Amino acid sequence: MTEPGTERIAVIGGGNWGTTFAKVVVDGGRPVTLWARRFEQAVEINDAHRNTQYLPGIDLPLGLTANHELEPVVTGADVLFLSVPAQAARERLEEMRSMLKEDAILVSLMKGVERSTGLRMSEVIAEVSGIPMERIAVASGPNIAMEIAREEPTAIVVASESRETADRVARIARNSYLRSFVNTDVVGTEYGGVLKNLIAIAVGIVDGVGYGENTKAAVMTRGLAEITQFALTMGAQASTMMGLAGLGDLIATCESPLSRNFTAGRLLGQGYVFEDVVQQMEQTAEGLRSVRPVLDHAEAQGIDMPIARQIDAVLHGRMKPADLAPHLATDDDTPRGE
Ligand SMILES: NC(=O)c1ccc[n+]([C@@H]2O[C@H](COP(=O)([O-])OP(=O)(O)OC[C@H]3O[C@@H](n4cnc5c(N)ncnc54)[C@H](O)[C@@H]3O)[C@@H](O)[C@H]2O)c1
Ligand SMILES: O=P(O)(O)OC[C@H](O)CO
Repeated sequence: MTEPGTERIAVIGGGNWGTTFAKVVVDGGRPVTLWARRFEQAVEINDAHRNTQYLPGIDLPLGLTANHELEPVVTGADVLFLSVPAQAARERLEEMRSMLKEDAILVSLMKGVERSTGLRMSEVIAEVSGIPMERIAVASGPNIAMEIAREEPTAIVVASESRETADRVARIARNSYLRSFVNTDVVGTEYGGVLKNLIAIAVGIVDGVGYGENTKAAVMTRGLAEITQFALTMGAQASTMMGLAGLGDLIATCESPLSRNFTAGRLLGQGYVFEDVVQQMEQTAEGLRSVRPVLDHAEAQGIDMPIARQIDAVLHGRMKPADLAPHLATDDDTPRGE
């Protein structure tokens, strides 16, 4: 295993988050090679130190170089951060598998679940790469990419079943504007990032309909209760859901007009149908594809997720967006505790 502090670092995915995250690592003092899907994008990053499509106006550091070919980026890399849409992760990992160093560490930056299997990204990584869970990590938290690219301070949580791996990754993923915390609750850290996207869609829907702050606060608060119950049943720790990866990210995503999940929800609330929303979104809104697999898990575990169910109904045209919030009050008229 390469000495800590000397690892070769790669980021797979040159979108909004992959590029920002690569900048974070370089600004922390470590060079990064980034795999960008398009040739022109790699050229722009190398020559102009910009990624105009995803980070307009942001100057990228010189220590960030890009390549549109996967092999030179993956081969020899000690720590690889994955930041492609969750539905594309399996295919990219299959391509990467034979190129990976024997002792490579893989870190998911993604906040979706695989729709066809319901698996979390760390589970997909383990299944496809064969890498043991002790060398897999996930990183999550209130991390709106554009704010971080502007070097506005925030924090991230790195989780791995191995505390040593989490520490090692956290030392790479930090700088003067990003503070890293660690834990060993992979399930909670990963589900925090996935589930807050669903609530951000719901908050976006009620915002798009025109409801005000009370309604949004009610959806966020009941949403937190709902996703916490789900995550705990799936094996998460309560403290994780109350931390940066749970509550912290929920607040950031539900409140930010930069959030793609919130934006997708707002478009639904304004009356656009699912297909139109997908077409209008130029970047990945993971929550749209995670609702169904989360509900499948919930149904299998006997967990009621009224907000997630209503998002699913809006997405499939079974419920008017304006009815989402009122249903919070009318679904069940038996007085009960929060
Ligand atoms: N943007 C953020 O603020 C942010 C923050 C934290 C986590 N994330 C998570 O990071 C992941 C990536 O999001 P993003 O914001 O970078 O998305 P994005 O839409 O900005 O970029 C996605 C990137 O993946 C590439 N891509 C698309 N389809 C692909 C495929 N089939 N194979 C390989 N590459 C493909 C695109 O070319 C693009 O470079 C998501 O899971 C998201 O939830 C995003
Ligand atoms: O733009 P969103 O909705 O994908 O959210 C981005 C990050 O997950 C916020 O932490």
